Amino acid sequence: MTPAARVQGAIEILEAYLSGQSAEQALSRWCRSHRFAGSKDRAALRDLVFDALRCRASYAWLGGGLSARGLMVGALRKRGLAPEDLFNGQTYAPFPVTGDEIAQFGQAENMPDDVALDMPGWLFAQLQDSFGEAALGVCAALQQRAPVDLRVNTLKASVGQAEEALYEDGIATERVAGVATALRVVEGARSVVRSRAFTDGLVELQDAASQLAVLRSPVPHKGRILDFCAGGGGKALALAAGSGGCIHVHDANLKRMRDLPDRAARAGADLRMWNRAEARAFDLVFCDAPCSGSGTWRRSPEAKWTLTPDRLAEYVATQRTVLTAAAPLVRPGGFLVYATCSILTVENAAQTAWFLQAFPAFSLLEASQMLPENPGDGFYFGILRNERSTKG
Ligand SMILES: C[S@@+](CC[C@H](N)C(=O)[O-])C[C@H]1O[C@@H](n2cnc3c(N)ncnc32)[C@H](O)[C@@H]1O
Repeated sequence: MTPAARVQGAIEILEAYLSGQSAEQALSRWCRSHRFAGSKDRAALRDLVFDALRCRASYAWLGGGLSARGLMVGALRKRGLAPEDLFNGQTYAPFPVTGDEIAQFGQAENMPDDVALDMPGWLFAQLQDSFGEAALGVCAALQQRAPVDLRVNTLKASVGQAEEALYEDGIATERVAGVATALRVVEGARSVVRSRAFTDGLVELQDAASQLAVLRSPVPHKGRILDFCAGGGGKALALAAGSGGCIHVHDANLKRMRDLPDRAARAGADLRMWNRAEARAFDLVFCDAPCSGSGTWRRSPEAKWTLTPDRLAEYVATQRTVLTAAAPLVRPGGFLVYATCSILTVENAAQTAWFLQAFPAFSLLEASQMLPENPGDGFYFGILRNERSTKG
């Protein structure tokens, strides 16, 4: 496909997205009905579409409105390119921009900050309250593509062995400073899931910030550990590698854990469903709570535009439900780790503060708000200890 034909393809996919399909659905339907698009074309289309979702507001501003054509015109104008070079009406290319469209183009110098940074206004205000000037860098980071990070499964391989195995399959990686288990893919990302290193369980796909949260958690060797919001099991598998023993798993939604047996088998990890009837408390309860996902909006940019204040309030309420249920499961002297992949204070530091008031037996040992790009997605964790005495 020519560059202009790819832009036309992206317009058609974005039209489907704007009429209600998810971007993934729109992309895969388009590719199924356009078999001539090869793997490089599909990758290029994905990049065009997801860049447009990350930069939806600024592209729409520059391109004259929130339409599929407007987004693609805006994408070109943002890169300093003349839209008419690709919107030229040639075979498979978009038809030329009209005078009416040009009249709607916004100018970069008049763009409000929240539009320029592609952050809904109400969230931009919250980020500014939390991070001051640094909020600009946070929003700018969320406009970029995310890297592909891998966690070396130390139950099966050393970091060096995993690097070598990946390299044999054409995947080049670099280490991530400060995150001992993390490898960042610099070449061959699309081959990862077919590689021997992946199918043999030497590596898992996991962002570096998630890995760091587990590495910094007090994971006792072969201790009694519960992953209370296990979902697809990313943290449970990392906890298993850290502890070398069994990890009990739980999730309010059983279906979210359906891939866990296969993933555990591949990783050589011992995961067991938690039996609620069993009264014994845990050394560590890890709560990777449901959240806005705002730290991961580079990967799932649609969510940036669909989050509402009401939905955020629902997440906050669910997080308190999770914490309230998890706290009594921690043995005296044991730990509770509260984690989210969010950058919003209301879901993070404010929730930890609420928890400390509601459960005064706990103290906060460490809290960390990681921001996008440092070292990976935005991610928060708070490490809390149950100070109740075993004698008491
Ligand atoms: C952020 S996801 C977990 C991701 C998972 N830990 C991983 O690393 O792949 C949050 C999970 O919490 C679960 N959840 C929601 N409400 C819950 C509750 N009240 N108790 C336990 N789990 C809950 C959701 O079903 C969801 O799977």
